[in-house]
Amino acid sequence: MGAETLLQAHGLTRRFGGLVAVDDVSLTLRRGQVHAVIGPNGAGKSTLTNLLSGDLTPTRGTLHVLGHDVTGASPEAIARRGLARSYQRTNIFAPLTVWDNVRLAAQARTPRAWAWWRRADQQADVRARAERALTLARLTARRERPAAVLSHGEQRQLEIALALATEPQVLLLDEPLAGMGTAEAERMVALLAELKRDHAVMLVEHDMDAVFALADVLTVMVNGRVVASGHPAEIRSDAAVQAAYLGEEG
Ligand SMILES: Nc1ncnc2c1ncn2[C@@H]1O[C@H](COP(=O)(O)OP(=O)(O)OP(=O)(O)O)[C@@H](O)[C@H]1O
Repeated sequence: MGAETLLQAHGLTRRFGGLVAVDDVSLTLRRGQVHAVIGPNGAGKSTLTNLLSGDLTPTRGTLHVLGHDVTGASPEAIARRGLARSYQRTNIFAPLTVWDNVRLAAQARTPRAWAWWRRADQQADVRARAERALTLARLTARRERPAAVLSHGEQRQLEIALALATEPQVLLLDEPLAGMGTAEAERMVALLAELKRDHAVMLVEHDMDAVFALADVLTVMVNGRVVASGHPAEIRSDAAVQAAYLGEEG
């Protein structure tokens, strides 16, 4: 214990018709920790992420962010409490420079509110937030490049910069290493290790090397349910988990 609880989910459940995609999931995210969520395709990881971000409302269960009850709240309301997420599907506006992308994200909780950006340019605090996000995501050397010409790995870094631009305390990262080569993945792991110092991070990721390098807490989901949760070393040696999932990864 000791680490500050920033997000608390209790008994979250989400049905799609007859299918229970997330079934009675409870989970705690603490500052200074990476909480990795793994599981085979269709386990409910994306649905869980959507429940925590407010993109989906739970059928049952409760959600608290920084002590506030945000059960059923909109994504914008949850973001205002200090939560940001990255998306598997890119949020980047390709023709704009890296800097303009981050600045746009910094001026609003909703990156699509383009109309405000000229006014936002006047605002020193917006610039400061954007600078900080750019630095944290290690993209300062790329600031004037159009986002479209960044490497795949850099575009994933930019997605994280967009999330950081709102100065969140809770970060939900959906497969940040997807499609990366070894060198890019190593850079991303180093970046995430740094980010966890000040944030509570939930990491949904299929790359098991990254998961075991980063996770302080590991939750395994199968068919919408948590089948194991705890210290990664304990989970790794859990026979039921190996049978259900890790064995498949070789
Ligand atoms: N909007 C939806 N409507 C109906 N069923 C859905 C919807 N979203 C997800 N599902 C179903 O819920 C279950 C969990 O899906 P989810 O995408 O959360 O799994 P996942 O663990 O993220 O999988 P992956 O690793 O492939 O991303 C699946 O059976 C999926 O088909």
